[in-house]
Amino acid sequence: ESEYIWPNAKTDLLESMLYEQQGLGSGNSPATFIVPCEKVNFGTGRNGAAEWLRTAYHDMATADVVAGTGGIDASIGFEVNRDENPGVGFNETLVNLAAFLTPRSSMADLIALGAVFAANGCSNGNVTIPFRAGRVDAKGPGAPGVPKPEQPLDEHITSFQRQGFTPQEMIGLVACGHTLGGVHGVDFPEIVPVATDQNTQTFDTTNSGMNAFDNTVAVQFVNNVTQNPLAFGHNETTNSDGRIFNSDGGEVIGKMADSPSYFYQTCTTLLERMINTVPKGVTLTDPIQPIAVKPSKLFATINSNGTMTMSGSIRVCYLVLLRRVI
Ligand code: HEM
Repeated sequence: ESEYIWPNAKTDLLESMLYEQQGLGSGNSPATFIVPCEKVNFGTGRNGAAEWLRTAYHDMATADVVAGTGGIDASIGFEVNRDENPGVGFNETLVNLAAFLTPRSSMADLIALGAVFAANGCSNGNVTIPFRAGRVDAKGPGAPGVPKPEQPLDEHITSFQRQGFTPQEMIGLVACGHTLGGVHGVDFPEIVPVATDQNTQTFDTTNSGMNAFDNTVAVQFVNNVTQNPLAFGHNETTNSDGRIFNSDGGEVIGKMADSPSYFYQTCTTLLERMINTVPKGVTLTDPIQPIAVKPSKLFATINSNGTMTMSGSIRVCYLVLLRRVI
């Protein structure tokens, strides 16, 4: 990896979004919405981090890695009215993220960053996905292809293979997604009966705060706790999580249930691959590291007496500096 030299137009703004999540400068980062988990209330029965993670998956899920088309390219913005994308979550995620859209931060990079924040902010930092920049926004919709719960297992296997994931990785990726949020009766009345409060049936019992993103979804599946509406729902046809988690005889989901660290590690690896799935011709940067010494808001004023006044801020990251000294 090459040594960082300030300034770098490609990565400086995204570096701030990634590493200035709290305090001075934090207004520049979409993290202000969802880190820590549920920082902002998105409304009854809703979880902002879950919506952002689902948005990233639905943007990626139309990828065809052999053809080199689709992936994280913000084409979801043109696809929200498709029947494979029900729910207000997609539009609202895109509206939230669009506030951070600049020539130096594409919508596609922001969607990927949203997934990084969702997993990180809701796992108490246990899932920290390296972030690379350089995704390019699509100019129109991509092919359809987001998996639906009523599809049979073999179609899901084919669909994940098109997206670049093996049948075993499919199990992992679905568990890593369905540890957050749940199914909304307003959008899926055939799965969750419409009654109260947006009618959200969460995938597991840890759905808020710092441990929302944890292996409880796997533990409760293995223990037959009938919480997950896509595993134990009254409608057999839409129990896709059940079919997927059992598709290898329960091996992967069992390992995820047995070991929190295996769960976090699997999710870090698979979600990193998910956000780095990009169309042919797009090259991502090295993972963005915190810059040790970073100037910002610099001003040079020429005074009437001919002198010059420099002002602004310099951010110093002691940990990075210390690592260099040692
Ligand atoms: C066969 C594959 C999959 C199917 C059939 C599926 C289906 C669904 C359905 C029906 C919902 C309910 C949506 C709602 O009511 O708002 C949902 C929610 C969700 N899915 Fe998936 N999903 C799949 C894979 C994935 C993957 C791979 C991820 C991410 C890695 C993911 C992330 C999520 C998240 C975070 C939610 C919760 C959204 C919220 O609470 O607002 N899903 N999924």
